[in-house]
Amino acid sequence: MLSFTDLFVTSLLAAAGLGSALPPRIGTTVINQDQSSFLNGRTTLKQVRNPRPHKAFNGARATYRTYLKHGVPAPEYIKTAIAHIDNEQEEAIARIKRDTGSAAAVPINEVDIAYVTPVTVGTPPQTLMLDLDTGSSDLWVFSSLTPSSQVRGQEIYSPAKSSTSKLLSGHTWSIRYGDGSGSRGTVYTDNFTIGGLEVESQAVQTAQEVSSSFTQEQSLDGLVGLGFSTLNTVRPSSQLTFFDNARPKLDEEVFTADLKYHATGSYDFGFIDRAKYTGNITYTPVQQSPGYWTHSLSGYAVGSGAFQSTQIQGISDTGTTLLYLPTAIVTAYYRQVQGAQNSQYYGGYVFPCSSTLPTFTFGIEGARFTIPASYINYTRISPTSSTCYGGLQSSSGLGINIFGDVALKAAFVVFSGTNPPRIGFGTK
Ligand SMILES: C[C@@H](SC(=N)N)c1ccc(Cl)cc1
Ligand SMILES: C[C@@H](SC(=N)N)c1ccc(Cl)cc1
Repeated sequence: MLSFTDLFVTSLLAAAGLGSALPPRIGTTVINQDQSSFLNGRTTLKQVRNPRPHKAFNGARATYRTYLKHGVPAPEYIKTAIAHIDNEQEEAIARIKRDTGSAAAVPINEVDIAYVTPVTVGTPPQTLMLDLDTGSSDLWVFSSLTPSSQVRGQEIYSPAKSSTSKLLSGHTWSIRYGDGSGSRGTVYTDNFTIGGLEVESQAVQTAQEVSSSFTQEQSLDGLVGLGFSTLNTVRPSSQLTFFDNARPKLDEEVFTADLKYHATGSYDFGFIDRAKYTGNITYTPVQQSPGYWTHSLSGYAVGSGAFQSTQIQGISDTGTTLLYLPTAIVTAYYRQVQGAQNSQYYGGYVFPCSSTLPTFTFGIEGARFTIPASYINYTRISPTSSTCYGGLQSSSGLGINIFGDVALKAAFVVFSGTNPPRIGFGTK
């Protein structure tokens, strides 16, 4: 159980870095625009090369056509050769762009302070529960190198027990989150799987030291950073995230987050599950520097109040618990709550637990997403207290607006690694 100080100051900082690799594009069938032109009854056809043939050249088929052209019956073996080549080409393409993955997102306590997902590392597979975090880009785990005094119930990864682990010699990492939590250590590469999707030789950062808030959180065995690889802290050479490594084999270059209030949701890789949202996904551009999923909201509304159209730039961050917005918006919200106050003592907006809270609506382009009041009545200050702490807090101390789990669990979110990247929200 995270201490209450962790609760109040859940802001996290991830160090910046640079450089991410984009996967090669697989040729797709291109329907060429008709290059022909008509001029007073005469037709001119311009020849254009099919820029990206869907399939490679099939020599046997060309030979077959030559026989036909010269009126000579083609020998039987040519026809079977055509099928052999076609099959091998189909299998090759299928093999390249076929993978997807789907895994559970389980809240680690009764107030959804963070969500963990089962992953496997190494051979034979070692299962750990990791926090998939779009606000950072280090994949690190409690390990056999973590001092036992700092391990309290977590599962650990032991590279020595994996036949496929390799030390990335001379490489170290160190990450510091804004709430004071942090960790550091060395790096191995090993097979890494989430929801059936495997990446061979994924950089797995083994903790040699973790801060107390991680030691205290026994149901969290580490993090999977799903921010842009530019944020990775491994030195001397930074490492790619699981998503960047998996992208070339994914049917679609996306992963989705379907986080739920006090319930298990899911993360999917490589596909958008139509059953998880209604209507359409509304997309908005992402600015990927310095490495967060940075985008704008198109405005907000408090309860049944009028929608205020105003661009609010921030980051969609599955690794941060609450929703942090500019003070002006937050005070407008709590003005509607009897007995609410911005408490120095408790480090944020608190109110009587019996208060009736309004909903909070945010815009993505023209679409609107409403956060139920229950999500914002976040938690009691202490189990016996009648004072409650808000799920909407001011971002003024952070220097960045953070659309954390309180907001994200009100939508189905598509993190699209296309070029340029974009983020999409669907109603659920
Ligand atoms: C993106 C998160 S850190 C994380 N999700 N691992 C963040 C960054 C900066 C501040 Cl000030 C507070 C929180
Ligand atoms: C990645 C950040 S997010 C957060 N502080 N809510 C994190 C998660 C779990 C622990 Cl125990 C410590 C820090």
